[in-house]
Amino acid sequence: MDIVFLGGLKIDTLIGIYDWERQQRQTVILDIEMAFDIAKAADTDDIRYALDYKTVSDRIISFVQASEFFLVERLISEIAELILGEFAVPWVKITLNKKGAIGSGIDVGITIERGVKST
Ligand SMILES: Nc1nc2c(c(=O)[nH]1)N=C([C@H](O)[C@@H](O)CO)CN2
Repeated sequence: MDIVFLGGLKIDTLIGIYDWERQQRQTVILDIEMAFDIAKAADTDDIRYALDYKTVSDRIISFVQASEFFLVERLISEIAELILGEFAVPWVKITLNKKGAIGSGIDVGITIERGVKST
């Protein structure tokens, strides 16, 4: 299966367990890989048969900006469900980096895979 990816997607959101984190938005950085057969889009050169990464990106940005979760586990799981549920994507891999959450320049976060990745 082919992969359509979104890398370095930076989105401001309310996320975290501490009081100060409920008062100010922080930036999360998403790297997303989505399984998708690109054959028909390649053959036709027509966006209607592609997984439009702009459409996916806009949807994720609006969802994450509006969210107010405590844990990155919950946020990343909801993003995976959104992608699998709303787009023709059978498998997704997401890395969420809450950079700086435990100190300047330190990367922390989670990587998950959801769905079925066929060969
Ligand atoms: N596994 C997790 N550990 C921690 C989380 C989290 O969401 N998942 N969150 C925090 C704090 O909100 C942190 O980001 C700020 O110091 C701590 N550990």
